[in-house]
Amino acid sequence: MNNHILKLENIHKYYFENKNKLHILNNLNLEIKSGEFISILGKSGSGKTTLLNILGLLDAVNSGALYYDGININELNEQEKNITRNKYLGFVFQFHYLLPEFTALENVTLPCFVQNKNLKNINSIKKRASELLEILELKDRLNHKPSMLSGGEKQRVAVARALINNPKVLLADEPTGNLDEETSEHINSLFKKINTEFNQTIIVVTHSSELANVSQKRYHLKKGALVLK
Ligand SMILES: Nc1ncnc2c1ncn2[C@@H]1O[C@H](COP(=O)(O)OP(=O)(O)OP(=O)(O)O)[C@@H](O)[C@H]1O
Repeated sequence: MNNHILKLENIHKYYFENKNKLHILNNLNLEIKSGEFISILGKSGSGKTTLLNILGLLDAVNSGALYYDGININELNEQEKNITRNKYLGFVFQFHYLLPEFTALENVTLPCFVQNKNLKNINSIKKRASELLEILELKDRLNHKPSMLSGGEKQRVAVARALINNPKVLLADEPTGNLDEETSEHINSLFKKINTEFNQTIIVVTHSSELANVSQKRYHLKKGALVLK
């Protein structure tokens, strides 16, 4: 058994536009160990979101293999993929997707309600949600609704929500894309903190070299493959 939490082998992904084949990912390989924090940079249209959707089991490859903990994702049915997604992955997007009628604390607990029909442990879920919000420096914002939070605060709530089910890998797509420079710097330092203090594996796709600079390994997506910088 290898110690890679995630492995991509000879991934190809293409789209057809009219009769033209657009080869987006072209023999892409990647290995990530538990606890690593990597960033993926690349110019617009280079395939970053396509790659993240594949890593998130939201899109399929045309050929090649994707393994989580040695499990070949190609061999799973849809239900098994859903279970793997819930067990392994937390997502943060450019937009926070918080529900406006719920407080910060309630928004963070929501994934547990979706997944878990037996909510006898609601108090422990709330406790974990408030601990996460405290780590993300939102201790005094637990009962605020999204309209009462700043952009950076909303994004930090979204990060806490992504972590509530203890995902093995946190996937983030342009998490600072909507934020100003100062707010982005704060989010960058929190990603670093989550990685170093909690050994959280993180994969972030970004245009921001500042965010890439807090990661341990910076890859560039070029001509459909990843180049380590
Ligand atoms: N469903 C699709 N059908 C056809 N082409 C697609 C489809 N989805 C994405 N593409 C094309 O694939 C390429 C890569 O798109 P992708 O969104 O992955 O790029 P990106 O690097 O994330 O770009 P950006 O930084 O602008 O968000 C683009 O040229 C896009 O137009």
